[in-house]
Amino acid sequence: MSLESIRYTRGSLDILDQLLLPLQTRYVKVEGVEDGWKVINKMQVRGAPAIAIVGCLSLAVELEKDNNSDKKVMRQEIEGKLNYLVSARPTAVNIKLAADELINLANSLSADETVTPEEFKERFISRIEGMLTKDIEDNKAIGRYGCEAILKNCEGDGPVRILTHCNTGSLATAGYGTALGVIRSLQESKRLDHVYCTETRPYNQGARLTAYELVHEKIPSTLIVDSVVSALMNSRRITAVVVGADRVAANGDTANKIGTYQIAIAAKHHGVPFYIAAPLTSIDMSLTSGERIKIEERPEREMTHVGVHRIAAPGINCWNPSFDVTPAALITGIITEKGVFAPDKLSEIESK
Ligand SMILES: CSC[C@H]1O[C@H](OP(=O)(O)O)[C@H](O)[C@@H]1O
Repeated sequence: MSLESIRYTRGSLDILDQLLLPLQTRYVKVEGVEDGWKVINKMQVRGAPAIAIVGCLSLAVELEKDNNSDKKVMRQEIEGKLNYLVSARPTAVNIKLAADELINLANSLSADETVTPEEFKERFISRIEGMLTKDIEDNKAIGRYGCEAILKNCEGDGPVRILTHCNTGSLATAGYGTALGVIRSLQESKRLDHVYCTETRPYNQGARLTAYELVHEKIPSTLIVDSVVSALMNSRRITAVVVGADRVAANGDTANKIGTYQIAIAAKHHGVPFYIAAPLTSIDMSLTSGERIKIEERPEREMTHVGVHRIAAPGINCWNPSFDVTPAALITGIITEKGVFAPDKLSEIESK
C-alpha cells in the first residue's frame, strides 16, 4: 500500500493514480505540462494542494529538459504553461496562487541582467521543489493547531469523535494532510476515540481514499453513507467536524467538496463545532465572498456509473457540481498553519 501520492526527483515525476485506489497501486509518469494538465483534469491526482504541487512539478520536469538559453522566451513560455495548468480544474485556488507567484519570479529573474539562463532555471525549479517540503510542514502545523483548538473546546480530557468529508490526507497533499492532518495529530496525542468518514459520492474520495489512509494507519474509524450525517450527529456525540477547503474567500465563505454545506447545516442544528482545515495557499483574499467562486461541474458519467457499471436509469438528467460553498456563519474556525481564525478574521493572518 502506498500513501505517497507524489514521487519526484529532479527531472522525474510520477503520481499515484487515485482513480485506481484502493484496489490498485499504480504510478503514472508525468513528463511535462500536457501530462500534468491531464492527470489533474482526470482526477488521477486531486486535492487542492496536490493539484498545485503536481501542476508546478510538471512544469519543473519540462523545464529541466529545456535547453533554451533565452530568458525572455523562457519567461513567456512559463507564463503560458502556468495559465494552461490553472485551467485544468477551476475551483481550487492553490494552483492559481502558485502560478501567480511563479510568474512573478520568472518576471524578476528575466529582468535581472545578472541572472544567467542556467541560474534562472535552477532558481525557478528550486522554488517549485520547495513547495513539496513546505506543504508537509504547513500540514503538520495545521494538525497541531487544529488538535489544540478541538481539545480546548471540548469538556473534560476524554477522547474525541470527529466527522470528516472527502479526502484531505496524504493523497490530497504532499503528505500528512489538512483535515486528516488534524485527525492524525489527535491520534498522536492519544485523544482520538473515533473518526467517521463519509463516502463522498460520486467520486468516493472518502470510501476509496480516506478509508484507505485511516485503515493503513490503524486509526479507529467508521465509513458512513453521505446521507447518514444527520442521523450520526443525532445518535452519537460528535465532538467536531473537520473538513478541507478548495477556496476560502476573504469573508470566510468556503468552497469544498459537494456535501460540505449540508454537513455544516446539520452541525449547526446539532451544536457541533464545524472547522475548515486549510493552508494559506487555499485562501483567496481577492474574493470578497463565496458568491464568486466558480464551481466545477463534472461529467455526469461520474454519477451514473461505478466503473463500467451503470447505476442510474438511462436518459435521466444529471447535475454533478463537484463543490459547494459553506457560508462563514456556519464555520466555527479556519485552521491554518498560522493558527485558528474566526472566519471574519482572516485579514489578521498577515500580521501573525
Ligand atoms: C486538502 S484539500 C482537499 C480538498 O479537495 C477535494 O476535492 P477533489 O477531491 O475534487 O480535488 C475536496 O474538496 C477536499 O476537501
